[in-house]
Amino acid sequence: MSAALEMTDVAADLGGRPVLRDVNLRVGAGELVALLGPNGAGKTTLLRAALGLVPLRQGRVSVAGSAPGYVPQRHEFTWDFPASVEDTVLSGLVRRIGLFRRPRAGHWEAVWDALDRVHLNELRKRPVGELSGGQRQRVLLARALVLSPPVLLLDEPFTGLDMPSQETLTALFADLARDRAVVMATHDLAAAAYTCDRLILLNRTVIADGPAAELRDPGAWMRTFDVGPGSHLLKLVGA
Ligand SMILES: Nc1ncnc2c1ncn2[C@@H]1O[C@H](COP(=O)(O)OP(=O)(O)OP(=O)(O)O)[C@@H](O)[C@H]1O
Repeated sequence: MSAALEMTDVAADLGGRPVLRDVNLRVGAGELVALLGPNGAGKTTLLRAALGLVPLRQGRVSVAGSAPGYVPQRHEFTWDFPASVEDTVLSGLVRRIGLFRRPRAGHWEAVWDALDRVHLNELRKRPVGELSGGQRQRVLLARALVLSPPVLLLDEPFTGLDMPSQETLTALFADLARDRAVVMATHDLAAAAYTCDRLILLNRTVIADGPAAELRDPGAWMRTFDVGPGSHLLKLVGA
């Protein structure tokens, strides 16, 4: 399998403190992979390292295409400005169009294609501030998809969403992963286990990596989440 995203011996520091060390992973096109770990494990830092936004102290990152598509956590995005859904998605093309240039017909077609993929074309004229959490998450997804990236990185896409919205999203992620690599950081163990081809357990480094059904070693889950043998987590994941 040729990797769409590969990290080799990656170490990264933030604020002078080590956050990631000896991170090795490969994700190929066609794979949907979850990044699991406790608060502060370094999941966001790993995604930001893949985007080239965090300097590496050591190691290498290689990514297919010009840049990964990135879907930030919903609360990191400003929703209370008067932009429509299609304008927000168009902002994903700003590097290609140029900041003060007018978008051309082809740019709008890319926006509407991306909105089609996330089933939001009917809402394209709506102000983003009027959308529900699930719809906002799909706007961010479309915004990442306008450049057709071969690698898509998602940071906690399920937070605060109800079950139907989560199921809409997981079906979309599976569809998007058919021809690209999709990596999502999540705290939703059930959604990850049901929908992802592989789970990567991360706590500053990769502790285990494999299909959910094969991650049965309780020690790996205990080390990742820093819990004891009596933790409910182990029952939940069947370890
Ligand atoms: N800008 C920063 N400067 C210094 N330390 C930082 C900075 N950003 C994050 N950190 C630290 O790096 C560590 C990893 O943070 P990161 O956000 O990558 O974890 P995470 O696994 O995404 O956590 P969460 O599940 O809470 O989102 C934490 O200890 C955090 O305090």
